[in-house]
Amino acid sequence: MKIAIMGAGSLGTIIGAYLSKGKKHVELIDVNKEHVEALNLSGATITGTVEENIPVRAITPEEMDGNYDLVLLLTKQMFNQDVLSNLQSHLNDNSIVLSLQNGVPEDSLASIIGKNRVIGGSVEFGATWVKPGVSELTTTEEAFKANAFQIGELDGTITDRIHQIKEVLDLVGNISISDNLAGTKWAKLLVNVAMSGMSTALGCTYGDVLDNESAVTSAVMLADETIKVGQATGVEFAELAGFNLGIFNLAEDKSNLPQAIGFTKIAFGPQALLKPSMLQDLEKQRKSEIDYINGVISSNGRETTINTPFNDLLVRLVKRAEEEKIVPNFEQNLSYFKELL
Ligand SMILES: NC(=O)C1=CN([C@@H]2O[C@H](COP(=O)(O)OP(=O)(O)OC[C@H]3O[C@@H](n4cnc5c(N)ncnc54)[C@H](OP(=O)(O)O)[C@@H]3O)[C@@H](O)[C@H]2O)C=CC1
Ligand SMILES: CC(C)(CO)C(=O)C(=O)O
Repeated sequence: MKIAIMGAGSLGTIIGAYLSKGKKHVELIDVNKEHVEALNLSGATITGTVEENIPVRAITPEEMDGNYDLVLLLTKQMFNQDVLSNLQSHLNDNSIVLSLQNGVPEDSLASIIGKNRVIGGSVEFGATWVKPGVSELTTTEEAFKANAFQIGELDGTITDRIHQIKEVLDLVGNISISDNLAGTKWAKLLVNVAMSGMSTALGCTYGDVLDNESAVTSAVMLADETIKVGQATGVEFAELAGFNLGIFNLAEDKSNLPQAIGFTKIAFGPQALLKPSMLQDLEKQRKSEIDYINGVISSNGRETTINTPFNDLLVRLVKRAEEEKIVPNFEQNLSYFKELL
């Protein structure tokens, strides 16, 4: 099986390294030439909660040759159209593209390369690109190995190919197969909307959000909007690490808000040091995936006539930071959320 890691950035460097260590025929593909050179010359270095150096083969997209059986899509969603157009001529009828991107890109991917070629997944660990050749694992090794990804077919059927891909990805960490991919992707989306969204809008870590009552309450309001919009579009939310996310479905009188806040502090406390990939993009003065995370709740909210004031505000604040090329100021942006509460 010939495997491509399309986008060997924060996550791709680590995933590509572990698949290479497992002696798979894998190519790490990235536009960053300096990174590609460093990977080939010195191997992929993983720092953070583990320290490893693993020899890998890396190439730029222009160097792609022949067809891939499995492509792990690990570029950011805003580049999907370009990345897939480039990839098309390296796919055959049986090639599989597994999107591990946050958000819910699967339908859009299927419209470009065909439904039968797409499967989806959610990544349950965090990583930060450090410098050419080096990426940092930001989740504990134990949590990463125990629960690395969930993957599934678009229609939830459990197929032979899903089992085959699980076997390959088990080289990275433990993989679960989902029979409810939409529910799995929306459960991860909820985490990204609430915790990653709030951390990005305030320019801080998960821990800073949890430590501030207005910030953590706003994160719960973002989660509540996600549940209501998701359910209105027919999503049955999957459990997240054994937790039922229904706790975020706030009653009209908000009587269950304290329980939802308490749950948030307990569930995300162990990830206090996490800095979301969207905030990493703002720090690099780049556009983030905000349109594909909180923006999905706002746009689906408009279609289902559900009000999403917290997500709408958050999208505006992050887009402003993108335009001004700044990292958001905690106190200043928190004041806008306080006005909404
Ligand atoms: N980082 C994390 O902790 C997590 C990320 N995710 C998701 O995984 C996906 C990848 O995230 P992440 O690893 O952080 O992203 P990164 O930006 O770190 O990595 C993407 C890599 O792809 C490269 N790239 C850009 N355009 C192309 C192209 N046309 N062809 C090939 N390579 C290209 C980028 O190069 P350059 O930088 O030079 O543009 C970069 O090295 C995102 O959808 C994110 O939401 C999910 C869970 C956790
Ligand atoms: C690792 C995690 C959950 C942190 O927000 C993530 O998905 C991201 O950074 O995009």
